[in-house]
Amino acid sequence: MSAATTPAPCSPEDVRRVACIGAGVIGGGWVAHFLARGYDVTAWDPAPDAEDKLRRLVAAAWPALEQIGLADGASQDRLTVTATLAEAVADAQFIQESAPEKLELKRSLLAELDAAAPAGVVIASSTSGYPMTDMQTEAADPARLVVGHPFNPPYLIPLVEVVGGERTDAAAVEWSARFYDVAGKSVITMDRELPGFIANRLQEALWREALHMVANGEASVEDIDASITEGPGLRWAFMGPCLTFALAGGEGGMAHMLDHFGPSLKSPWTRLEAPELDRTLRDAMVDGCEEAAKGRDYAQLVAERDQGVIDVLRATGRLGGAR
Ligand SMILES: NC(=O)C1=CN([C@@H]2O[C@H](COP(=O)(O)OP(=O)(O)OC[C@H]3O[C@@H](n4cnc5c(N)ncnc54)[C@H](O)[C@@H]3O)[C@@H](O)[C@H]2O)C=CC1
Ligand SMILES: C[N+](C)(C)CC(=O)CC(=O)[O-]
Repeated sequence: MSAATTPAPCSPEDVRRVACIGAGVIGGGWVAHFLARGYDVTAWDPAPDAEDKLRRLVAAAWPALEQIGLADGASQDRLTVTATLAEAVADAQFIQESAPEKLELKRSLLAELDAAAPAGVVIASSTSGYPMTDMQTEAADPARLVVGHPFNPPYLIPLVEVVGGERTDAAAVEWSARFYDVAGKSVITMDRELPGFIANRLQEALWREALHMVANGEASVEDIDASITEGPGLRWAFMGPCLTFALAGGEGGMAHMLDHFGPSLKSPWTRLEAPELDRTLRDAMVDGCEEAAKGRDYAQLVAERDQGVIDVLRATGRLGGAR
C-alpha cells in the first residue's frame, strides 16, 4: 500500500452524506443501513426499475431496523435516487460501490467514480473477492480506493472487511475503517490482500464441500443446512471456529485438541477442489433450496432471516444503541 496521504474532506465522525452506487441486494442493503443510521443517502443504478426495487427493499428492511433502533432523524425520506452517477456522488462524503461482480465493470466504474467524486472522498467497493490492486488499475487517483466487503444483509450483519490495494493510501484504509465503525459496523482491517478476504475464504471452503455432497447425492440441501443451523452454527454466532475447537480439547485446550484430532486433518474428508458447476448440480441446488423453503417466498425468507439475526444479536448482547 502507498505510504502517501490523501486528505479526506472531513473526518469520519462528520460524514452526513453517503452515496451508494449499484442498488441491488447489497447496494440496497447498504442504503437501508446508512438511512437507519441517520445519513442522507444518494443512490444511482442504471437499471430502469432500480428506484422501485430499491425503495421496496428499504421499506421491507425498515421494520427490522426500527426494532434494533433508528438513529435520531433517520428516515426513508432522506434517500434521493439520482438520474446520473455524477449527481449521486457530487456532494458525497463517502461512496460505497455495489455493482455486479465483474472485474472489467468494476475497473471502469471505479475510474468513473474517481473522476466524478469530490477530491479526497474515499470510495469503497463491496466486492466479495477481487483484490483492490486488480480493480484500481484505471483510476486517476487509486489512492482513495478501498475494499469494504459487507455481509448480507448489510443493514443487520455487522462485519465489514476493509483492505486496500497496492496503490491505496494507507490513510484511506484507516479513514474508511473508522468511518464504518462510526456508522455502526464491526470492522476487520486487513494489512494485506487475500483473495476472498478472510470470511469468504472460510465460507467458500464450506460451500465447496456442500456442492460436492449435493453433486454426489451424499446429502440433501436440507440436511446440509440443518447440519449447520442445528450444529456448529449455534456456536459460531458468538465463538469462532478456533476457540470452539480449543474447547473440544477439554481442559487440555487447543494443544490436546491438535494432538488428539490433528492427524484427521489428513484424512480424506475434504474434496476442496471445486466441483464442476454443471447444469445438473445447478438444478439440484436450485430444486433443493426450493424444497427447503417449504413454500416460503423470498419476502417471507428475508423477514425470517432478519428476525433470526436480530434475535441472535440481542441474545448475544450485541445490539448497541444507534448513532
Ligand atoms: N449478494 C451478496 O450476498 C453479496 C454481494 N457482495 C458484492 O456486492 C456487489 C453487488 O452484488 P449484489 O448486490 O449481490 O448484485 P445485484 O445483482 O443484486 O445488484 C447489482 C446492481 O448493480 C446494478 N448495476 C449494473 N451495472 C452497473 C453499473 N455499471 N454501475 C452501477 N450499478 C450497476 C444492477 O442494475 C443491480 O441493481 C458485488 O460486488 C458482490 O460481490 C458482497 C457481499 C455479499
Ligand atoms: C455469496 N457471496 C460470496 C457473495 C457472499 C458474500 O460475499 C458475503 C456474505 O454475505 O456471505
